[in-house]
Amino acid sequence: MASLPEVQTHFPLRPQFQGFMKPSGVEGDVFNLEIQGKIPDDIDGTFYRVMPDPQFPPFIDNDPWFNGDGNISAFRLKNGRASFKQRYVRTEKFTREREAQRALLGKYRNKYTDTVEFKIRTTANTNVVHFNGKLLALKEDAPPYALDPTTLETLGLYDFDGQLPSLTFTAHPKFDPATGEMICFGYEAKGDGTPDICYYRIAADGTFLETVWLVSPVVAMIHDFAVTENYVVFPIIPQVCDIDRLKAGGEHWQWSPETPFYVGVMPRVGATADSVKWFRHPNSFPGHVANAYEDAAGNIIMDSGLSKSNVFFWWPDANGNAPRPETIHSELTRIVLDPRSDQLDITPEQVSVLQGPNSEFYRIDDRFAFKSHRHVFFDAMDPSLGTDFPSIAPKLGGGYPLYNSLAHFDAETGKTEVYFPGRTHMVQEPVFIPRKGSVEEGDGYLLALVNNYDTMGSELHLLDTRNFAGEALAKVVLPVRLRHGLHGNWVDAVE
Ligand SMILES: C=Cc1ccc(O)c(OC)c1
Ligand SMILES: [Fe+2]
Repeated sequence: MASLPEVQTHFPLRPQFQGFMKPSGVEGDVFNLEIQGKIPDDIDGTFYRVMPDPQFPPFIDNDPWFNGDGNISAFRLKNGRASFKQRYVRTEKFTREREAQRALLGKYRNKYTDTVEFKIRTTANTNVVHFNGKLLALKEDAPPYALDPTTLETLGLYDFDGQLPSLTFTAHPKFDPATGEMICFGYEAKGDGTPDICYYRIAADGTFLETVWLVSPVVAMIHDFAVTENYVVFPIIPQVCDIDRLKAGGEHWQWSPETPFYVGVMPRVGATADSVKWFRHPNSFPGHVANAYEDAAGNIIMDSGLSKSNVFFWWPDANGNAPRPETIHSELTRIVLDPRSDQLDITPEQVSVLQGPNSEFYRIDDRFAFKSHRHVFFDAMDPSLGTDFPSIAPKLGGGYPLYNSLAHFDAETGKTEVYFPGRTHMVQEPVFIPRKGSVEEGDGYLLALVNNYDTMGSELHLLDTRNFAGEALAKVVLPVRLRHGLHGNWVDAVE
């Protein structure tokens, strides 16, 4: 156990703690937010999202953005009005550090660098989902924390009443729109450095339906995954973990240029340890999944981000090499896999770029999850749109990807429409809200948090998908700055 280093009273002079990324520590409520424009009356629900927001300055050097305490925002939209609530998840880390009035936890996912022994060291900072009447705050290194959806009060670490077999739980569970079933996995599921993957399905009422243990070809990050009607797909990021490096106080992850991009394919129901097939593609970085489905020929179609270089540039390779952040380019890419084939090397013919510009944080109309989808909504970066880079550059802070627009890709027409929020703005992950009474895929609204570097405040922009590239229907102006965050979801009031 590391000895207690000196207390830090200010955040380090590093880009990930400066400018828009300066931690805020804000919790609170705003009962009536300023609205420019009009929120349609058929919108009635809550947008939940989470950001890493360190409560105390870290004592370790160059702590990455991903290690901050999970702070959850809830935007309640109803009767054309908007209110806001924000609370930290009361993790064991958060609570014990608040008591001690200082950082106690060391490096990202390295318990050997902590100053005290934690039972659970998660920050719960990556996603927030609604399941069986609870909000679950998720990070892939631990079980969920459960929260009250109305008050955001932390109920506690949640092991599904003792049913959870895995030490870890993905930040990207998938929901079957027909049954409400939650499909999940954990990797490093038997502890740090273990190759074990635990796959599990949970009925909408919280009952575990099935658990399958399998072994990964490499101990590496499995961040997002894909589900179709009959299969699950595990894309493995070539960021590898080594227990001896952890014990020596090193990083959890190291980029491995020798490691292929593995894609595991397994039956969704009734699999055993040896049902999984590990397909391989040359070294690359799989990003977030938009959706996957099976076509008429029985092939799996998976649409997700794919980058040639290491998107997590703050975890370089063994020689310290990482791409410059400005050079990282992720494309919306379609991979076609035949689950019946034993030809495990993915050929170039199986991979096609749907949408070339640098993009990420893909979302669909979730009512069409696991089925053939037509519409994909996402964050995109197009420098030619007119962003005033010279004026905002000193305020951006660092360590997070920059996207200056929201985009809509139509897989039927192959066309993309773009919404540009403004010359001093960057966007965060959007959510799709269906229009009440409409069953047409993609008919509704897109809602996203937007960083305004002129005001150094946050805004919500609400778009009508029938007029995507036009003016926003409404801009909700927050009196606070919300750091760049990860994921969120829309929960309709009827749920
Ligand atoms: C975006 C991916 C991602 C992957 C792992 C993490 O621990 C994380 O923390 C915020 C984020
Ligand atoms: Fe993610």
